[in-house]
Amino acid sequence: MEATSWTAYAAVFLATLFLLLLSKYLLQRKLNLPPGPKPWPIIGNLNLIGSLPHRSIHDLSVKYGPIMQLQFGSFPVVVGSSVEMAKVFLKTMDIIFVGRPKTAAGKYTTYNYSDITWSPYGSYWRQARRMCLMELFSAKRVDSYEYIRAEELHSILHNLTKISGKPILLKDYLTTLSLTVISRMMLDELFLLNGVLNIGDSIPWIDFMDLQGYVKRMKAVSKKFDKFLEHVLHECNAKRNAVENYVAKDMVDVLLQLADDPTLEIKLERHGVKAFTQDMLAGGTESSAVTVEWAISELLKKPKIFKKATEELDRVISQNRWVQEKDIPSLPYVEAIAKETMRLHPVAPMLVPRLCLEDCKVAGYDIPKGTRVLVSVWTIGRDPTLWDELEAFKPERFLEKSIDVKGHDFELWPFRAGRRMCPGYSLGLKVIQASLANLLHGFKWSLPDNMTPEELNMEEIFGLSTPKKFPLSTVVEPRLPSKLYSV
Ligand code: HEM
Repeated sequence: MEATSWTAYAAVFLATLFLLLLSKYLLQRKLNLPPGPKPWPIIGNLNLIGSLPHRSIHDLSVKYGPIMQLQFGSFPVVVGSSVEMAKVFLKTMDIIFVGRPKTAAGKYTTYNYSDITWSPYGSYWRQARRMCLMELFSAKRVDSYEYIRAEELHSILHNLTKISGKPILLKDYLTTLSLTVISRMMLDELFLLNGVLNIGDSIPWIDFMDLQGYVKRMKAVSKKFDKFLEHVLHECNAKRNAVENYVAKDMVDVLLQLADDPTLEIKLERHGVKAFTQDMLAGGTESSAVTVEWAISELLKKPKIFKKATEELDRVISQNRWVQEKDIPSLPYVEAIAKETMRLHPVAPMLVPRLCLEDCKVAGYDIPKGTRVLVSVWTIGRDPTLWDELEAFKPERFLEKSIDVKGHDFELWPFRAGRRMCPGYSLGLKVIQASLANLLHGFKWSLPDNMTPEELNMEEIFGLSTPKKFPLSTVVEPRLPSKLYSV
């Protein structure tokens, strides 16, 4: 191509870009939006797509206040970062902020938004939530799986004794609670990709370039996952077809039964069953494994707290049995450790993004339809008006005041609140509390290679689950009678 045509193309491109930015700037000047770094979108965007955007957003919130507007590429993003604002977005005006923006992760890793997490607000998503409430996560169903959780947990506790005295990567054991190593590898990638700030989601006209290479990785992981899910569905169907009047035994059975139901308002297709199963796998493993890994890391840094927890366990449970789910309410200190971990290391520290579905006003500011909304849980967990010694790991604070984590008390809401609140919260909470309690009860923990607690690295990686940057390596030794560990 001749040099002149290149120059002409470049001139047209730059002129279009200029007009686009100018029109956006003028449009925004007309609106009454919250303070914060607004126009000159692309620049505003780039400094946030750093490695720890939740920390950058926290710093901006401290500077600009509890409601501010940012610009991620072509899209305005409103961030709420106080209990008051969280209540507005997720309680009083929840119905307006119940949408999810379209993202590459939703498109490429969840069968074109056919799962629950990335599905847009509408009848498909509402039906999915009804299925969660009535079928998948009803108290009866969750309780009926308690024996599976107990068996799997026991098998880990047994496996841990086999490598007693040698360094282990704790998270491998925690996630193997329900998955094989191969699906674990897929899940790590899936989680990372569902949490990334993909530039193309914010600046759609450069999406095709896939500048960070995320879309390519999303397509690859989703292909691998699809093979795995097809296999799971095939096995389940074979089991169902072999018996007349088969009674659903697990969540995939329930979903396959729902897919056969002719009375459903919207048919649940095969790819929908796969997408929901993937949500259950992803939600059911990574978030709880990461939370328990953070809790043990914090305790390794604070031997006094560790000791208090084991004293409580010895007193309430005694050394001749394991902790069961029904024991948890009698273990307030262990519960407080779980809460303090969720305050300091929240899963999805800025919320899974929501989408504003109609023009509205919040705190006197206009929020136009289509605005993306984040709530910085990270900032609320570090709000000096709510907590003292912000960065200190202090479970005692939860013994002093009773704070519920089920979406009622907005100081701490690991599962968020409102219509889009995590549907698996009761299961997630049980898994976290029971595994944490038994890991503390069953083992003495230490750091490998004479590492001191001060040397233990506590950096995180941004993502949907915000895991540790360096997985925790520890040494465990059994502390209960050996007969308890046998399978
Ligand atoms: C430690 C455990 C868990 C934590 C901390 C957690 C946290 C979250 C958070 C923060 C959200 C986003 C809510 C929002 O947008 O406001 C969410 C959504 C979701 N979670 Fe969980 N979760 C956990 C366990 C689970 C489990 C066990 C499952 C299923 C087996 C699950 C399935 C889901 C699904 C399907 C959604 C999407 C809901 C929707 O968009 O309507 N989660 N979770």
